[in-house]
Amino acid sequence: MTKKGMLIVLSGPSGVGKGTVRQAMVAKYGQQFRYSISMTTRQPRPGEVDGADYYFRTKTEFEDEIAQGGMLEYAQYVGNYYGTPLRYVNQMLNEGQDVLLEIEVRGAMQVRSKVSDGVFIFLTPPDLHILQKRIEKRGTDDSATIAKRMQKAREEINLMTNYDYAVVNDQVDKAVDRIEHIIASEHLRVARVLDTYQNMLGED
Ligand SMILES: Nc1nc2c(ncn2[C@@H]2O[C@H](COP(=O)(O)OP(=O)(O)O)[C@@H](O)[C@H]2O)c(=O)[nH]1
Ligand SMILES: Nc1ncnc2c1ncn2[C@@H]1O[C@H](COP(=O)(O)OP(=O)(O)O)[C@@H](O)[C@H]1O
Repeated sequence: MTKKGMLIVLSGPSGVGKGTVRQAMVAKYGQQFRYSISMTTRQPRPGEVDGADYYFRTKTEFEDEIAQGGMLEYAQYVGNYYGTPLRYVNQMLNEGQDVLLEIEVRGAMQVRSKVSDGVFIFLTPPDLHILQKRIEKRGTDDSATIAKRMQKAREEINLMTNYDYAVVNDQVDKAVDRIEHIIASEHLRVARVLDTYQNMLGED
């Protein structure tokens, strides 16, 4: 039987750099895991491609998918649905491939309650002042919205204790290295448990 792959969930507050770190992980060692492309009802941005960046769907299509049990998790974020299609994740894990999800915190909590053996990584800003600077730098929000996002970020940071690991995103390449080490040591840990189990049963 093929050993199942590992589910890696990368999450954290809005604006911390999840998308940036995920892209850097894919660029650096993307052949070692499968990135699960999310489904969303938000409009594609210039240059984004359906089926590569996201599966872009209408609200009705998304809600049909939910009704059919096709989503591992989903959440509404700034007025749109975002979610993880279940089939691809299951298929890859069953083939022994690791799967990476990059999702916001409420979705990650849903996965936590469904998948007992995933690795849950919370990306944190070095401090809240720096988080605010990053949100401002994106340039999409006015000052009232930025204040709301910061309040939401505080609430999201309170969920950190539900995770297995916290990784500081001070510099993107350092955060990527830390995550790489976490994944490698999780693999070793699982391999050790399996070895012990097989030794006990006298199998090779
Ligand atoms: N729950 C959940 N969140 C997702 C999923 N895909 C993306 N997100 C999150 O949705 C948020 C908005 O993503 P996006 O519209 O691409 O804008 P961004 O703020 O530039 O990353 C980010 O926090 C993503 O991490 C998903 O499948 N499920
Ligand atoms: N380590 C970092 N140092 C400085 N800026 C960063 C870092 N990581 C991300 N950023 C910047 O912060 C902003 C938010 O990043 P993004 O990946 O969109 O966050 P999220 O996906 O968590 O909402 C972007 O402008 C991005 O370029």
